[in-house]
Amino acid sequence: MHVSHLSLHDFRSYAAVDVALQPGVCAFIGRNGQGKTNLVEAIDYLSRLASHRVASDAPMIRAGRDQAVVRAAVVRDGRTAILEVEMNAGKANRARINRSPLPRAREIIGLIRTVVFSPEDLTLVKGDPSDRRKFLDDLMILRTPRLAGVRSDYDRIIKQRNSLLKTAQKAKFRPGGGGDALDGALSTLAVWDEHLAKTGAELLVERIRLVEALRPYLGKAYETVARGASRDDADIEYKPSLDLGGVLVEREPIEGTLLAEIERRRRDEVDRGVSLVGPHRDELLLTLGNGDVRLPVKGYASHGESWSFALAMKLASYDLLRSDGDDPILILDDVFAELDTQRREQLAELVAGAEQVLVTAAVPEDVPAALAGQRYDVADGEVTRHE
Ligand SMILES: Nc1ncnc2c1ncn2[C@@H]1O[C@H](COP(=O)(O)OP(=O)(O)OP(=O)(O)O)[C@@H](O)[C@H]1O
Repeated sequence: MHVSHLSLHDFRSYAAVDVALQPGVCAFIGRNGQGKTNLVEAIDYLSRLASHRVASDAPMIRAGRDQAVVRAAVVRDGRTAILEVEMNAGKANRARINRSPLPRAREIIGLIRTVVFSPEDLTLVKGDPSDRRKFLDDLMILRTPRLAGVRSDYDRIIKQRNSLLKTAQKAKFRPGGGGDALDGALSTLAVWDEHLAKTGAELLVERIRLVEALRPYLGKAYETVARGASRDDADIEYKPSLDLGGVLVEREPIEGTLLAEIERRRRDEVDRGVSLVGPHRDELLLTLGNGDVRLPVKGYASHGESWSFALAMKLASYDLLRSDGDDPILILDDVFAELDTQRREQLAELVAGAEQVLVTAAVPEDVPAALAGQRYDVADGEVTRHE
C-alpha cells in the first residue's frame, strides 16, 4: 500500500498543507524544527490513532486551535480510499472513509499499516516493560484491529479496579477499619475481577501468539543487522507475571488461572491499593546469546548491540506484517543520523524494496544512496517537491 496524497489542517505546526506523494522513497529534507516529523507522524497517526512521539492527542492539534484534520488518499491493490481523522480537543475523535463517517473512530485503525523507525526505538530495548508491552499491543492491533477494543477495555478495567482498591485500602486502614465501606468495595470488586480475568486472558493469549509469530523473523533480522551475528543470537520471550502452570495458550484455562491468582493476592491488592495481577504487569524478555551464554539485552548489551536489537525488532514487525499479505508503509524518521555508516547502508538496502518508504533527514547527505527517490524540501510550514 502507499499514500498518494496527504492533507493536514491545523495538525501540529501546519495550518494547511497538501502534498502529493508517490510509491517508492519520499525523502523530506529540512532544517531542525521545520515540520518533517509532523508530516510522517500524521500518516502514522492515521494508521493506529496514536503517535510514536507522545501518549496523548493534545499536542497533535495546532496551538490555539481546537480541531485538527488529517486526510490521506491510500492506494491498495490499485484501489484508492480517502481516510480521514478529525481530532477534537476535549471531545471524541471522528473518522471517515470516503467521506462517510465511521460509527467509532477506532474502526479506522489498521486500514493503513505503518512501521516507524525512529531514535525513540532504543527505548524498546532500554526502557521500561511498559514500552515493550506497548510495542506488542500496537503490532497486535495493526494485525488484528478488533483487538483495539480489547486493549482499551482492559485499560478501563484496570482503572476501575484500581479506584475500587484505593477505596478498599482507605476503608481498611481507617481507625477502627473495615466496616460497610470495605465490604461494599470488595463486593463491587468481584464483578471487575471477572472482567479482568476474561479480558486479560484474551490479551495474554494474543500477546503470546504474537511473540511466537515474531520470533523467527527477529532471529533473521538480527543476523542481517548485526555484524557477524547468527540467526540464533537474538531471541524474545513473553514472560507473564504469573505462573501459567503449563496451561494451554487458550483463553479459558488462562482466565481460570488469573481468577485464582486474583483471589490469592486479594489481601496484597487491598493493602497496596492497586491491581497486582494481569497482563499489565507482564514483560517481553529480550535476550542475546551465543553458545551457552544467554543474557538479557537490557542492562547487559552494548550500545551498538542495543541499537541492532531495536532495529531488528522493527524489521521483524515489518516482515511479519508483510507475511500477512500487505506491504506496510515504512517510516524512517531521523534515523540515519543515529547510525554508523555500515548500519545506515544495511538498513537502506533492506527497506529499499518496500512499496513506500518515507524518510526524514536534516540534510540530503544523511539519506543513503540506496534510498534515492523523490525529494521534498520542508521549510517554514511549506512542503515543496524538489525538481
Ligand atoms: N501542536 C503544535 N502547534 C504548533 N506547533 C507545533 C505543535 N507541535 C509541534 N509544533 C512545532 O513543530 C515543530 C517540530 O516539527 P517537527 O518535529 O516535525 O520537526 P522536524 O523538522 O522533524 O525537526 P528535527 O529535524 O529537529 O527532528 C516545532 O517547531 C514545534 O514547536
